[in-house]
Amino acid sequence: MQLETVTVIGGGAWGTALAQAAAMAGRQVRLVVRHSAQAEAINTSRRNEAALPGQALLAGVNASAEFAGSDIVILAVPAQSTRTLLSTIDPALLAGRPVVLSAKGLEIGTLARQSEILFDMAPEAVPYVLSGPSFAVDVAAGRPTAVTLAGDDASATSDLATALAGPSFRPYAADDRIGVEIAGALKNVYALACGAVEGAQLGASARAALIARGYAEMARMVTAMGGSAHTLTGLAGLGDLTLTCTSVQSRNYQFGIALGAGQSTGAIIAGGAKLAEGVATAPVALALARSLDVDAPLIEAVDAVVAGRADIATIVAGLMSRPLKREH
Ligand SMILES: NC(=O)C1=CN([C@@H]2O[C@H](COP(=O)(O)OP(=O)(O)OC[C@H]3O[C@@H](n4cnc5c(N)ncnc54)[C@H](OP(=O)(O)O)[C@@H]3O)[C@@H](O)[C@H]2O)C=CC1
Ligand SMILES: O=C(CO)COP(=O)(O)O
Repeated sequence: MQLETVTVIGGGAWGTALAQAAAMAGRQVRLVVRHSAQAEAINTSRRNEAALPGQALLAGVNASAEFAGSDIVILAVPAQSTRTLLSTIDPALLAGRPVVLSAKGLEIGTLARQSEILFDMAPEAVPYVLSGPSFAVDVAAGRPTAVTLAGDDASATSDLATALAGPSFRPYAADDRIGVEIAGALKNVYALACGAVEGAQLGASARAALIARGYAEMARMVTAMGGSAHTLTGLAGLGDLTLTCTSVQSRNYQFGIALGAGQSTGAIIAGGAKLAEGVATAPVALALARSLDVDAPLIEAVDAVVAGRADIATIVAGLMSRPLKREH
């Protein structure tokens, strides 16, 4: 299959970074943004200043407000916008094409993973999931980054990974779409929790415990959903959990710090917080855990804090007084 041209839909930080990565890989890239004035500004200045301030874009990236189809399509809008975005695209333009899902979240209302949304809206598209430890600023600047690219056909996934790989962007091919999608969505929920630990000054030991117990909870969720816990040993699991749960660069971690400092979700959002996917995903993950009968005390705790039903001190006391149990 021809894998020369790439369309990235989503003019935010991640869409712009992935467009840049694909251009570094030698592909001809169209970056689809919402407004034509935005596209013109990007093409003239060779920057997407609102999304990635100061980052020059390679000549291979051209912005447009129109989607016209290409060999590879990458979706990079927030998880809650994917369905709306797809409703504006003729599914015939995606039929038989690799469509790479790069948003990290579960859909409110339907509890759907990104590839389930794609299946609803464009059933003949070929789904791939890209996830892993990768801040947009690092990818766009050409700093070394490795991610997981999961698809159903091993050979086609390897070909796609090769088409997107560049000197500083290294996709590892994998086959567990479910595991990768759940890992990407849940790490944002645990990043909120770890940020809250920092904001409430509960200490580095508590944060490390949260990461380890979050990993265990994630494994229960992935297994219950039909994915493989083994996937979590890789970039999309351990890799992204480590990055997002320890770095103040993470928007989810930053949001968590504000929660831990006692601010409400409404106040943080009203204060202009950047996108933190874990806020929308926490209640969805909780509903999913309950529907699957998975024990998920950390997701439950984050949901309660995000929704303003409990303060951090009460949550910590509750978690620490759970009955003692065997670790595995
Ligand atoms: N930033 C990062 O480092 C990484 C992000 N991701 C994931 O990528 C996804 C997107 O994040 P990111 O790019 O950082 O977020 P941003 O907030 O930077 O950008 C989101 C972009 O999506 C656009 N958008 C929203 N809804 C629609 C729609 N219906 N149609 C067209 N465009 C739309 C927004 O346009 P407008 O501004 O006009 O609303 C905006 O340009 C998230 O799921 C995130 O978890 C994954 C890895 C790394
Ligand atoms: O997913 C990311 C890095 O892998 C980005 O994390 P944040 O959305 O929390 O900034």
